[in-house]
Amino acid sequence: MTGMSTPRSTSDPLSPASPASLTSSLLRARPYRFATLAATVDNPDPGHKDQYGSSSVPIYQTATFKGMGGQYDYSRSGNPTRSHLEHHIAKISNARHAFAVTSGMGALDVIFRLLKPGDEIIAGNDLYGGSNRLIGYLKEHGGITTHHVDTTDPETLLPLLKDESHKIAMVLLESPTNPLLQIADLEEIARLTKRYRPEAIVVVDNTMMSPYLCRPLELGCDIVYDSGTKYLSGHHDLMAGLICCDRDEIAKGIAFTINSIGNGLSPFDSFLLLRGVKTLSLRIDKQQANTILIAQYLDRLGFKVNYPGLASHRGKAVHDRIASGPGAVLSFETGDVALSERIVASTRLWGISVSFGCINSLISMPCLMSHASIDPAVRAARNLPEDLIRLCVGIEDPADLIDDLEAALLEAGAVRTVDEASTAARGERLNLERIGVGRADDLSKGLAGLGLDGTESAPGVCRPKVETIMTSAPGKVILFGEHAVVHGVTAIAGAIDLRCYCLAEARADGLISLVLPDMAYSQTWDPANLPWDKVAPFPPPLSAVLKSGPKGDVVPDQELLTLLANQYISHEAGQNLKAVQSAQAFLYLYMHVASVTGLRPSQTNTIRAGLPVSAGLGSSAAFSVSVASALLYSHGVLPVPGQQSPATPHSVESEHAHLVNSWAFVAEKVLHGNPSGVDNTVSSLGGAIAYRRAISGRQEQSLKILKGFDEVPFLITDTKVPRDTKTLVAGVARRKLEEPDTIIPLLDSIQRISDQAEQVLSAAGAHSRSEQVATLARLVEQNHSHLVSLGVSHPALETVRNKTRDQPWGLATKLTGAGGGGCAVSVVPDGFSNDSLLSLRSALADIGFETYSTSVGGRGYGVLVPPAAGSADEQVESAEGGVEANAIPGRKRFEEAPAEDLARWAESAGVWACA
Ligand SMILES: Nc1ncnc2c1ncn2[C@@H]1O[C@H](COP(=O)(O)OP(=O)(O)OP(=O)(O)O)[C@@H](O)[C@H]1O
Ligand SMILES: C[C@@](O)(CCO)CC(=O)[O-]
Repeated sequence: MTGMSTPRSTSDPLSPASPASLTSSLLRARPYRFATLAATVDNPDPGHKDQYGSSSVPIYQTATFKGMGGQYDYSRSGNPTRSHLEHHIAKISNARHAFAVTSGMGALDVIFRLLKPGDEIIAGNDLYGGSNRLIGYLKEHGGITTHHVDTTDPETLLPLLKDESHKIAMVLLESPTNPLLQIADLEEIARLTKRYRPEAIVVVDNTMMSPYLCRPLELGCDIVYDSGTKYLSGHHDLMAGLICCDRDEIAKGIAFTINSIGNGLSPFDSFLLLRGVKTLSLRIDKQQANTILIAQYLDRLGFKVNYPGLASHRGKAVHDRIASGPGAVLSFETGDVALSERIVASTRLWGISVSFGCINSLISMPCLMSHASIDPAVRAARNLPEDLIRLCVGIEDPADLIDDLEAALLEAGAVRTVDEASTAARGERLNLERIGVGRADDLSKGLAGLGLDGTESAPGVCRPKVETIMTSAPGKVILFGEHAVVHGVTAIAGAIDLRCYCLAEARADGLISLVLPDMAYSQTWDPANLPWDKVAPFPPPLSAVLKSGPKGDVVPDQELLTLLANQYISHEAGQNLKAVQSAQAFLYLYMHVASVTGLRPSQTNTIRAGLPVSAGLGSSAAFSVSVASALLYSHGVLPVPGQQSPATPHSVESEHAHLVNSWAFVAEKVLHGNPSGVDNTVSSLGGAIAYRRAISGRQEQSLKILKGFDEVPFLITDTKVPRDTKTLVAGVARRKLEEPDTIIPLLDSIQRISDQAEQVLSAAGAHSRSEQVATLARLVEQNHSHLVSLGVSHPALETVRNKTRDQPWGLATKLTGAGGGGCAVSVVPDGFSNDSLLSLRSALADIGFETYSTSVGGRGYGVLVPPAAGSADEQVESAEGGVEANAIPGRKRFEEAPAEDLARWAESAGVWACA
């Protein structure tokens, strides 16, 4: 169906009339301006009257039309709602014909079908990724080749236009280009094409501008198409493509294809688009005004901003001639891919999304998203910077948009505040300066600008040995021997399938960041300013420390820890002590690993717990192990599985797990004061262990791997009563000093319990299954009563014990971990039905407790194996929508996922190699 632009009804200004009617006739003769045209929908058939006088175009939701010889018969060929839309689009585009199809790419496909095998296209080299993909398909399946040229210079088309051996049948243009916002002189290119190739069709993708800002048919082009998904509809609630042209023979070909393949826009989407387009000029005016402010803001900060609204833009003069405004899309470069990723991930108001033209502001990295389908080598050849960030600005308050962007720039380490106090006190926008960065291969130059070039104040500042690494570590359940283990008694513990995750990402600005979303904490340090002179050197040889880690008897330096807490870790209002302790543990570990490797990798570490924190399930150990392992990978101490070794292993070497464990113990000591080491050991190594700590002059450390643990199911109940392991451990130690006659016999008795448990769990086959479980249940009861005597139970834990012991369940339960609240563990015997388990869990939930039915004895620390370069995993499948949305490795998603979804998210992220 062809939409025709209709002449507006005008009175004849030359007919005799009174002076008053003459004036009014002249006024009526004036053509409507764009906003009026867009807001006013006329009937394509001026003689037709809606039977009810409907003010808005009805949705003719019908596939067929009754009767013969009527205007419509089948909606594939034509539909009244679509006709209204097409007529309206033709009117606002000043075109003779308009067609509405199901997407912008659908529009291009219809246009390409005007070509024949052997035809050649000239196209820009900064073309939308989806168009490029279709061009690739045409080449392979249609024998149609494309020559990419720099369309910012019309002269570059001349050799092809003049050379008769090329069968140039189409010139495909975008202006401004997406995403570099380069300007093609549509008028001049159309003129040159007509001169040398009058038969060739000049096609323009006008999506960035819309007919409000640019009407390429008026500039001599032959076909213009728009993705109606963007500005024309404006709300990202439909997909559509619009094609406009003046030439009848072209219109005929287009109408034929649409009717043949049936991709005309549906009645409902036509209605929605017609509704959206009425506010086109209103929206673009606001979006453009916002964009100008944001472009100026980024420009002032020193970023390379691509936007034809800036005076410095190379193509501004041409753009101002062919269009009536710079539009609402800009892109800017940061100098570093990882930095750009962090900026994108750190925004809140700006939605990470492909596409543009919506009333809401969007942010994206074209090389990871809309242009990911273009081969990286081709992207490089076409000068598409990998670090490019595209902003598609919406109608929000510009101050909010700039605030959010500014927060992201600060968080990502792209800018820093200068004289913060005085500007903040005056209530002004923060005084910022850009942190000088180089491209990845230019890091030392960028750091030199900061005085961080590795030769002056910060020796060893470097890029991490691996760009992005994700590690994880499990929590644990202690079955027997908690607290007693601190005093040299054996503890029996196993890894559970709830884990903590650490994402370490390289930065190029020389800084280090710690982000703890669970504690609403984040902070960035310049390593040059950390108190390196206070880090006591490890006793030589350092090669031994590199190989085996610090010795177990290393005691953290309290003076350094206090200094870090007081002078380097921010204690802003609302920031809790736990976060400060975690930051202390992180910095302490970072500085000590650095003191051995001599490196100070610039990175952001984001840590999330998928297990309850401070509940007795070893969250601090899981935190310590995931951080220690991430640091060992980013310092290059540990080889990344799958990179150094050709195969993709699903496990890490046990030697590596032991090395991680010895470093994690350092962090665990920072968090816990005097931990036994059982938690970090089981978290690092996984499985189930009987562990006895070393006590100088009295006993060596002993570590036995227990088999048979994983066969016994356990129920864990979290009372949600907050407690603190450090305080509870210190309390037992104090009582041991004050009341040795009471406490020491209790510890001895717990040792006997652990010995029996170890025997039952290690001598597989020596005990029948029911004997094994019955013994464990008895020992659980005994151990718990000793823990009560040690003073570490809590009324909520006793409630759990009583409830689980009640009939019909009859389970043996004890506190696990440090007690004082937190979790209890119950032994679930064979034959305990699933229904019983469910009813018990719901009874516990009724009194406010959370339960986990977990397997025990599972995997130890793990590392997400990075996809091999060029592997299928690494390739992003499509250009717009779908899979590519996952291409941002997802610090934002990682930060924001609910804790209970983290495990599923991590498992779906790829292959994990685990201890
Ligand atoms: N996701 C996390 N983000 C930041 N810090 C964490 C996280 N998980 C654990 N921690 C640190 O570990 C501390 C929790 O240690 P705590 O010993 O109190 O609990 P737990 O290790 O879960 O219990 P237990 O030692 O009895 O098994 C927190 O206070 C915090 O400092
Ligand atoms: C209470 C304790 O025994 C276990 C905490 O999970 C402390 C420790 O072993 O470090």
